[in-house]
Amino acid sequence: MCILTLAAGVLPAAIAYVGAKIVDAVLAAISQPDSTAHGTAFGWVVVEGLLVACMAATQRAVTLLQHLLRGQLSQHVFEMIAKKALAMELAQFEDADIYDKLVRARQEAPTRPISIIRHIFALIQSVVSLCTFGAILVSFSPWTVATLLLCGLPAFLAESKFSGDAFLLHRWRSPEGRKQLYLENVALDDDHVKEVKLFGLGPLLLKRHRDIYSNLYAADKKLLVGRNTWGFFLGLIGTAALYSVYASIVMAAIAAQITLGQMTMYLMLFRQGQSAISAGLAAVGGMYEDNLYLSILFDYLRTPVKQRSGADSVGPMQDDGIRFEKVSFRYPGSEEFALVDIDLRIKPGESLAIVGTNGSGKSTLIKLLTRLYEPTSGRILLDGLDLQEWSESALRDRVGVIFQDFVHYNWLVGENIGVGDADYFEDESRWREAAVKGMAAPFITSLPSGYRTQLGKWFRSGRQLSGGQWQAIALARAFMRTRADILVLDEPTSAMDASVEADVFESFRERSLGKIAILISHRFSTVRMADRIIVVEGGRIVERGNHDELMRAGERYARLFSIQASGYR
Ligand SMILES: Nc1ncnc2c1ncn2[C@@H]1O[C@H](COP(=O)(O)OP(=O)(O)OP(=O)(O)O)[C@@H](O)[C@H]1O
Repeated sequence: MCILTLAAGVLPAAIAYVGAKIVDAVLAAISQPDSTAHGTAFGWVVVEGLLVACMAATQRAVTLLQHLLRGQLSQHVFEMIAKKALAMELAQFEDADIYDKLVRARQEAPTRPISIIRHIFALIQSVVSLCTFGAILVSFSPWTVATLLLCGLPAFLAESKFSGDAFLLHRWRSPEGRKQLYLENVALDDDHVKEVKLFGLGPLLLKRHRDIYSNLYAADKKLLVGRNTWGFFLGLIGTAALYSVYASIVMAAIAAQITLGQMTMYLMLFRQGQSAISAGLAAVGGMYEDNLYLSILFDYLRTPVKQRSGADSVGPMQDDGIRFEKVSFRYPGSEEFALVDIDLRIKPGESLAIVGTNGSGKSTLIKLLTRLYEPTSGRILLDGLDLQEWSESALRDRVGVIFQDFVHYNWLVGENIGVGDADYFEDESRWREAAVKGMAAPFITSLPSGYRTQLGKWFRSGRQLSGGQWQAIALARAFMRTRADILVLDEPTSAMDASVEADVFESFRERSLGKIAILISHRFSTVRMADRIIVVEGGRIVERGNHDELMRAGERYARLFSIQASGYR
């Protein structure tokens, strides 16, 4: 690109120079018909033809390289963005500022990086062209060069000012743009379409979208009108300059100070010089916007990521199980504690059920246990080793967890199970084993393509599953990780009917013998089967024991159990 850009910068001047030689050779041939001037004129025409061909080849090659580079660059930038995102902690994703940068960096990744390259090279080409034009024009008159540059100055200043304004405008509109994008997602995304239709949200979404658009449009219009009006009037200065220089060149030709060939060359160079200035200005304007993107991209890439310190893969007290020691936790940016002073021991082979009202902190407990967040104070030990000391992969191998909002991947049924263990993602025999354990096998085998049935709406012939069927898939996913000795189910069975849930939990318990099984459920018929139950309220453990003990105690658990049981009588 560098070599081609330099060539593209120099060639126009060379073509203009040869053009002058042609005119002069033609005039010489007319005045001396018998001389060799015919041959000379013909020779210069051939040279110009070759130069024009070179110019065309250069332009083609630049376009080709830009297209090739565009794909490579956008892939590269996408990977940079993705690697950073994968290294970030969950809490950072929940930080609106960081997430905003991530979304914006991703949005423009396919087009903006190549536009940066294009603008830089366009500017270099304009400067090279101007230097070569200047070098030739200066031999006619240094004033011509000075006029060319000076006439470009007002337009340059105006362009800088308006580009600066555009830059500020972009900054200002970014949160508004994000709101607009969200509305577009809600209105058009297949996940939202049911509610949007049934609640008649369409007109409301469109109105909000239009209101934001009108606001942004007014600001855009003001900027564009200013930019173009000033551009036109300042452009007139350029035209006036062109014709004054034109006049002086014509006068010089009449006075025989320069040849006719030189006259055409100088005029061509001056005109092209003005075009080079316009192209350079456009590049500078574009670079302001590129700069905005770069600042967002680099801000995002510079986001500090906490290095997980742990490298250990075994604890000092094997078979010690899990211990929560005075664990308290507050979500980043939140004033209130979601968990307070949690002390809890879960021994290997034990099944533990966690119950509590909505928002009491049950899922948060699991998020800390799976190290998605770090405790604000206190510590969690696995086999006597602080969770923070465990290596990422060792911990991942030990814990299998399914959250209530597990992901419905638009992949094959088998792959939806396979995600439970990325190392065996495509291992069909593992899918089958896990499906049997998760009690999903019967319905999967009744599907037309069995484990190879495509799910979701994104791809052709994708099938829809019921809520309960999806949950069976999610359960099977939990059983993919055969090495895991801690299995956690955070309400993934709520869409199953009560008898199926009870069966599932019974089988879950049998299959997790010798392992730690943790279950969150609002169904007491299932909860009662656990070896031990804890009741969480306002982020604290308020009761613990097995079903019989808690019923005898007659406190919160007994009360909640009776309320639910009376509903079935
Ligand atoms: N990502 C988050 N950022 C800030 N606060 C959160 C976040 N997730 C949960 N909370 C808050 O933490 C508290 C505990 O939430 P948690 O999800 O643990 O409740 P839960 O007991 O699992 O509830 P449910 O039974 O409804 O699933 C709630 O007050 C909730 O608003």
